[in-house]
Amino acid sequence: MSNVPSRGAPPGSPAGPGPLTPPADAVPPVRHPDAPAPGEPLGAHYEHCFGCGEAQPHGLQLLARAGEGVRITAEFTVKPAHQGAPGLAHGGVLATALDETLGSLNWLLRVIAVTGRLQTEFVRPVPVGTSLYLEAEVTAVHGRKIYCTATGRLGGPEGPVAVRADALFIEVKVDHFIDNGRQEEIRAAMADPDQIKRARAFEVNP
Ligand SMILES: CCCCCCCCCC(=O)SCCNC(=O)CCNC(=O)[C@H](O)C(C)(C)COP(=O)(O)OP(=O)(O)OC[C@H]1O[C@@H](n2cnc3c(N)ncnc32)[C@H](O)[C@@H]1OP(=O)(O)O
Repeated sequence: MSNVPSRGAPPGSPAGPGPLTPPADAVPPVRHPDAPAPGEPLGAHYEHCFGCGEAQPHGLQLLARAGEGVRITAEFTVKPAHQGAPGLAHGGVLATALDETLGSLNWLLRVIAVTGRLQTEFVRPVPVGTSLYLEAEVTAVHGRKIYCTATGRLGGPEGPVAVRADALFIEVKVDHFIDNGRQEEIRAAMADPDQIKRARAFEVNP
């Protein structure tokens, strides 16, 4: 049996609010005053990131832009390397696109956070070559817990919804990465002035 304590209701238990429902005393999210302006591209938070890194040839190379309030839009084009079934995107790749878009919301809050929960709904198949248009927003904050939701549409903002997600991100310190990441990559990231600049944007001392 796992020694990791469960934070959700066990299977078969009566339906309750669940870990993705903000508690009654959660508060609305607050856009940081120094958040990028609406429409501004966010750029990659890490060049080797599978979701957004420009130096990751098989990754999604997802491009996110700040929206109004605590909202983000993003796009990525499904490549042959992203297939599950012939000509169709792998569900895990689509979950990655949702996760990356949801994680990018933290640029607007200026907090460092990691995914604790990600619940995905796959509504329509997504063919290779599709440009998936994603929108995400933070719905509530409770202490270190950030509740958010996202959709992905085929072809553009007016396209049919293909995927949806609800997620819970947990705020962490930069030490989360320093303590847990492989030393080789941590050392390289800390030697990179651009990476340090990105970390300073979150007012942390790498
Ligand atoms: C802005 C830059 C753009 C970034 C884009 C990145 C996109 C990609 C994002 C990712 O994919 S991140 C990688 C995937 N995620 C991880 O690797 C996280 C692995 N998990 C952990 O490291 C820890 O479990 C975690 C840091 C999430 C939580 O451990 P902690 O020891 O810090 O949490 P703690 O036990 O103190 O719990 C704090 C609160 O969160 C709650 N919580 C923590 N994990 C939870 C969980 N998994 N589900 C539900 N609730 C959770 C917990 O119940 C508690 O609630 P209360 O404050 O109300 O008591």
